[in-house]
Amino acid sequence: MSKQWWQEACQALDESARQAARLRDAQLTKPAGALGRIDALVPQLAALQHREHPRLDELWIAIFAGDHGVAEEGISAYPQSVTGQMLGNFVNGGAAISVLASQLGAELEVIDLGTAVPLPPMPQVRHLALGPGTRNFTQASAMSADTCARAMQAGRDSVVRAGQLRTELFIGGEMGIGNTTTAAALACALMSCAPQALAGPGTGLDAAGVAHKCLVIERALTFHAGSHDTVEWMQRLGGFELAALTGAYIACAQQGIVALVDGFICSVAALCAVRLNPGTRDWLLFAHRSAEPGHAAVLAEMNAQPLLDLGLRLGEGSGAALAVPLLRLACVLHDKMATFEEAAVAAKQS
Ligand SMILES: Cc1cc2ncn([C@H]3O[C@H](COP(=O)(O)O)[C@@H](O)[C@H]3O)c2cc1C
Ligand SMILES: O=C(O)c1cccnc1
Repeated sequence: MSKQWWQEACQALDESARQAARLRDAQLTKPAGALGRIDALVPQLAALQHREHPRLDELWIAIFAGDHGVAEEGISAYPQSVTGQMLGNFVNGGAAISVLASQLGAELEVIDLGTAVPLPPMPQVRHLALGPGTRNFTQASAMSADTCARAMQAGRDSVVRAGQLRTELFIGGEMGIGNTTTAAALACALMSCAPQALAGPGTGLDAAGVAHKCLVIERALTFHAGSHDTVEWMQRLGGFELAALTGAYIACAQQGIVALVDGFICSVAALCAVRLNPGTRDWLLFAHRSAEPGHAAVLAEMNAQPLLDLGLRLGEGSGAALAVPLLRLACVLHDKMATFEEAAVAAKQS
């Protein structure tokens, strides 16, 4: 089979920019390493952006929405109609991510990949309609190979549009009732874990609800048992928005755009991306550890240390948006702090 676009090489990092940023950091008026992990962020961003003084002014947030056939198994605290209804809320400015995007001065793109309840066309939403949601993965493959490829391409297309606006940081968000079940199932398959280790309350299931969710995932894993590659697992378990995010993260790495990964669902998409194209890993920063219990294991699988740990469990890219001020301030400190020489402050002895 010929090479797929997602297997193509990722951009190289600029080690001399990393070194220049490190050298400057060592001259700033603070004890060496005193800003902890903040001190390590700027050299990493410098290597990724190929400049000693990285910038995060131009921000692109893309929300990918899709429904999940597995919702009919009663695995979410909310009805499936919420997915489509939230699309309107995103573009009308009322959703958490809409408020955050506006405050951050970010572009917000909303992509409808296919919802169960038919929606009136919304001019500010990009409707791709890959189908009325995925199929129930306890009984069938969530989607065809062609649909999975189209969803991945939708993610890539968004990154291409972001690149045209000279985006300096890409945030992917997701909306899809039932997608913590999909993400947990996919992570179980990729990491050979039991559902009990990765499934959690999502939007607010009680203990009995989580136990039922684990049984549903177990049934799906039995139905799909066998050895499958990462793309096959994505087709079998879904969902549209996870596949789009996977495509987006790989495209970011191929185009040289830093991606800031949000919560549990986005991190599972990131894991798919890293499995499909290991070079993607360098281009991913992880914003936070969500309250969803499986998130820590997925982060550990990628050796990822998230910036924040606030007990968030929203999705939409909201946790990534909340981490942006921290990253921006790290860049400002690097730009504006005085060196020991400039401030006439004595440097470390010997
Ligand atoms: C009003 C509302 C807004 C949301 N925004 C994101 N999610 C989040 O919750 C869903 C996943 O949880 P589960 O698997 O339990 O259904 C996803 O849509 C996710 O983005 C929301 C959920 C609701 C109800
Ligand atoms: O961590 C997440 O991404 C998450 C958790 C719960 C519900 N929605 C999203």
